[in-house]
This record gives sequence, C-alpha cells and structure tokens, in this order.
Amino acid sequence: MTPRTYRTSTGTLLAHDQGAHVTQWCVGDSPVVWVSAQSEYAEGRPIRGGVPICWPWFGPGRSGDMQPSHGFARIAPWRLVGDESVDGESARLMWELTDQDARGLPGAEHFPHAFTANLEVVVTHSASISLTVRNDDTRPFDYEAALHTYLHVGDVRQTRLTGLDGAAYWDKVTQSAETQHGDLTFRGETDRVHTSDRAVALHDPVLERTITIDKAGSPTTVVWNPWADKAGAMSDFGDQEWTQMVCVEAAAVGSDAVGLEPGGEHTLSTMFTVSSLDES
Ligand SMILES: O=P(O)(O)OC[C@H]1O[C@H](O)[C@H](O)[C@@H](O)[C@@H]1O
Repeated sequence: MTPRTYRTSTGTLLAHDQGAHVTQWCVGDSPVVWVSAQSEYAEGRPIRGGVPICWPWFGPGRSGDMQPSHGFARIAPWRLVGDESVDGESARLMWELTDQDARGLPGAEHFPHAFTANLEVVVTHSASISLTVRNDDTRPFDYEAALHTYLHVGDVRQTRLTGLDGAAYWDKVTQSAETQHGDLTFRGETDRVHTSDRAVALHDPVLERTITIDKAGSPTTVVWNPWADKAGAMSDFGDQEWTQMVCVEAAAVGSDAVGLEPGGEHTLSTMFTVSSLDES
C-alpha cells in the first residue's frame, strides 16, 4: 500500500486510502503522530499507529463479542472524494465510505444499515480530523466511534496529560469504575475510557513540547498505552516502542454511543496543536 504524501510549508502528511488512515503528520521534521516500525501495511489488516478510525463499534463493541476489533471502517476501502486541496500552507482531504463500499467486509453484516461516512483531514499549523456519519436508512441506528490517535512522545513515563481532572472513567485494566484526580501520568499498562468532552493537553518534557487535543461531538476520551508485556505480545509492535507512544482518542463509546434518526448526521472531530512545553 502506497501512502498519499503531501508537503506544506509547515510539515508533511501521509495517509492511506484503506481506513482513510492518517499514518504520519510531521510539524517541520518532527513526527507528532506515531506509527510502529513493525506495522503491517496489508490489505484487510489494521495499521498499527497513525489515526485508525474505529467504527461502527469500539474494541469488541458494547456486546463484548464483535469482530473485527474496532469495527470494519479501519480496514475498509475508503474513496477519496472532492478536490484534494493542497497549497503552500495547508492540505485538505476527504474520504467517503458507504454501506455499498463496506458490503462483504468482515463484520459489515453486523451493521445492516444504509449510511454515508466522510472523513475529513485538514492540516495547517495544526491538524484536524473529522468523522461525519449520516443515516441514509429508513430506521434509526446507533454506533460507537473513535479517532484512535497514536501520538509520538519522548518517553511516556515522563509525560503528563492534563484536562481530565474529576472525570469518571472505566479502567479496562483493573475492570473498575474510577475518578481521575489531578493529571494523568503513566506508571504501567493504561487503558481508560473517560466520560469527558473537554480538551486535554499532553506535556512532554523529553521532546520539550505540548500537544493540545481539542475535540467536538465527543463525550468520551480514551487513553491507552499497552506497556511492555502487552506490546511484546503484539506482532505489529516493537518491543521497546511502547515508551514512545500514547493514544489519546476522541470517542463516543459505550453508553455515550451516537444515535441517529433517518436523515440525521453526527460529526466527531479532534484537533491537534503543537507548542513549546507548557509546564502548567
Ligand atoms: O489492538 P487494537 O485492536 O488496535 O486495539 C488497541 C487498543 O485500542 C483501544 O485503545 C482500546 O481501549 C484497547 O483496549 C485496545 O487494546
């Protein structure tokens, strides 16, 4: 699979049509998005890193037994639509996926509805990614969604995520309901589904930068790092790579899944801005 490559005055964007998947975004020469050196780039296989689109379910779904993990959108053949607009300072791309495109994909039979999904990426000095889903059916449907962004960090054990203080979360590692107190720091395997629609910021003293993550249409923020053992067990994850990534995902999952009436649409979006380290 060959990526589409766009260079602007502020950086570089790489994206694959499979999954409408941003696989790299660099500001200048510095990668903001992380992708594993071990990732497969094979038809029908998820890419490990970048910004996978999880849809119409997240992980094993609300029933706990859905396959493939994170739904079929991330392995689907999205179509680039409209004009790619690339000028000196910005790049804008839009992909589309309908129920017709998804027909026959593994798991598509579990979502038997007429839909149109669009994924828009706009890169300037910041990067924004928006997933809009429209219900083209005659009956209501609901779905889970996540923009499963893998962010590049110097050392996850030294990074700090602010903006979730007071948020309730489901801890998938300990299988318990918790509340975040203060900043989120990383001390072991982390897999948390926070009920929060607020912006967060990832402070990275090693790379001396802060990545601000704004979002809209997203009542859930998922934070994930597999840590050493889980990463070691994954064939598409280098043994030491877990130290250099963390996923901060704008999502709408579980009881915050999106419900759409016929003709209705919803947009889930996230925006990343990089600045020099903000110690606050
Ligand atoms: O291995 P994948 O299917 O890409 O999932 C990777 C991870 O995605 C999310 O962050 C989930 O919360 C995790 O439970 C899951 O392990």
